Amino acid sequence: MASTHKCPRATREDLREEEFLLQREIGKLLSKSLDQDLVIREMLHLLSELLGLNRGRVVLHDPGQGDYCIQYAYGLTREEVARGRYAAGEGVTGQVIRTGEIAIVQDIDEAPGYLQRAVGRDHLPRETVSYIAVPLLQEGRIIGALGVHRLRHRARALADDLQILRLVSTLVAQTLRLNQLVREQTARLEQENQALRHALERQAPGLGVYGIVGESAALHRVFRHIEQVAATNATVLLLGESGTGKELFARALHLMSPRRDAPFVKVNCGAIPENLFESELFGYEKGAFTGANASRPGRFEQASGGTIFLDEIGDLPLPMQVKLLRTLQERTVERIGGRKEIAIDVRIVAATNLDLQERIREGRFRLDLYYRLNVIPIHLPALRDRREDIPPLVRYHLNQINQAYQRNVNLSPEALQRLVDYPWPGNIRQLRNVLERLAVLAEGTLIQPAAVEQVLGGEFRTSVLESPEPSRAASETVRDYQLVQQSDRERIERALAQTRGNKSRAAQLLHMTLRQFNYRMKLLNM
Ligand SMILES: Nc1ncnc2c1ncn2[C@@H]1O[C@H](COP(=O)(O)OP(=O)(O)OP(=O)(O)O)[C@@H](O)[C@H]1O
Repeated sequence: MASTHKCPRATREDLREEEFLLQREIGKLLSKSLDQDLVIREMLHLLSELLGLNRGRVVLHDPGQGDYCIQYAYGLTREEVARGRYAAGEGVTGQVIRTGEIAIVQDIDEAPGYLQRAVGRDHLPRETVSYIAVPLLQEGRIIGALGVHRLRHRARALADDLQILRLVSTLVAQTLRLNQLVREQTARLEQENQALRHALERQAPGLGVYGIVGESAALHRVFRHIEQVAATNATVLLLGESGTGKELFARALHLMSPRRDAPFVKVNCGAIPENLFESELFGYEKGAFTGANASRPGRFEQASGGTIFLDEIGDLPLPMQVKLLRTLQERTVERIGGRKEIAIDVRIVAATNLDLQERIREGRFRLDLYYRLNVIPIHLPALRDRREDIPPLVRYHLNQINQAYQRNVNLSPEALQRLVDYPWPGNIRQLRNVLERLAVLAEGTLIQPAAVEQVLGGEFRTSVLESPEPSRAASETVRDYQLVQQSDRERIERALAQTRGNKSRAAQLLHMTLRQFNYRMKLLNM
């Protein structure tokens, strides 16, 4: 026979089931969220809904007031929560916080220590109401208490409720601790982040920030000029020999401009075959020509909102110059096979290493296009005209090369001097190639002048400085410097000679894998 105090078998299983359900729900809750407000409130809710442990409250230290207050509650009104303040040792909750011992008040009407402060008696059921408070512990330290109301005469055994409350109090304390750690770590990272940002901002308007290295007044002048025009939409024409950093400055200009978050699109006007130029730049509609299976936007449209960099503009074929001029004048493009004009919002930056005025005299460049492009011309000085930039450039590039090749080579002061004295017809690109060769070929870690001379001896040698027409000679020398690399056989032979027959190093020198290198040799019957 079942009595009011002993529960029947089926009911006991139901009670166990409720407990399991509570544990499963809390487990799900913890795996879903780290948000302590949500997790703790929901735990108090589950205690009430599933186990009848009602009006749960989490009492924690209030750093503002110095005592303890209810910080999370379920089933309490706002006023009741506000009334729930206790000094350590005050009332039942205060005692739990002082001693760290669990308190069980069997009947709140009979316990003189129970304050009835937060919830008045008339808001509770008429039956005998118990109050249980368990301490919240973090690494042995008492940080607060978890308290609940419970009807004294009910099916669930008090011991079972106590066990559940111990478990939930551990989880509450753990959730609070985790949140505190995350807050501390986030604050530390934010602080570090801010310190780094400040350090970056304090750096002189940094050439280095854009990968531009140099200390010469000439380079600083160019940089300041770029900075000045970056905020505007004016077309910029970058002029200078090959390898002087035109592309680097074009990218810096884009990054300094309000368009920095939109695309930077580079078009190498010298490398696109004439018959593809129009579709590449202006795009095409589906069916515009055989093979146009889908519409495609051109480079101008791709650069929308950003910057288009027209590199090697001097090499643009004349018919294309006309089309480009129209786009620049009208600020619209028309896709091949398209019927409508598409307005474009792009910043134009063009560059060339050719003497455009000479090309105009020769009838190879249109004067009207020149005027459109030459709004803000910026000249990049040749490396031989700013030799003081050579040592920092060597440091910067050698450092990068060492990292890329996993080497640790350096130059002796005399070796560096040889590099400073060299005329550098191929400018910084050539300097970088020479440094790469030196690093790959180096026997020890300190490169000596003899090694520099050997590598420079293999470079194309025309003394630009001896030429009666420096600017023209400079650009021609540059072209020769590029031509030297054309023949594969010659390059392979030279690389092998330089590495004294070491194929792996020769392949490295030519940026090839050993397999590619061997394959080329085989093709050339070498
Ligand atoms: N001031 C600089 N500081 C560091 N590296 C530089 C600097 N100027 C150029 N370089 C490096 O030199 C190489 C050539 O630069 P870039 O391609 O910008 O030259 P360019 O003038 O556009 O050449 P080209 O006319 O042949 O296209 C790149 O590797 C670039 O990073």
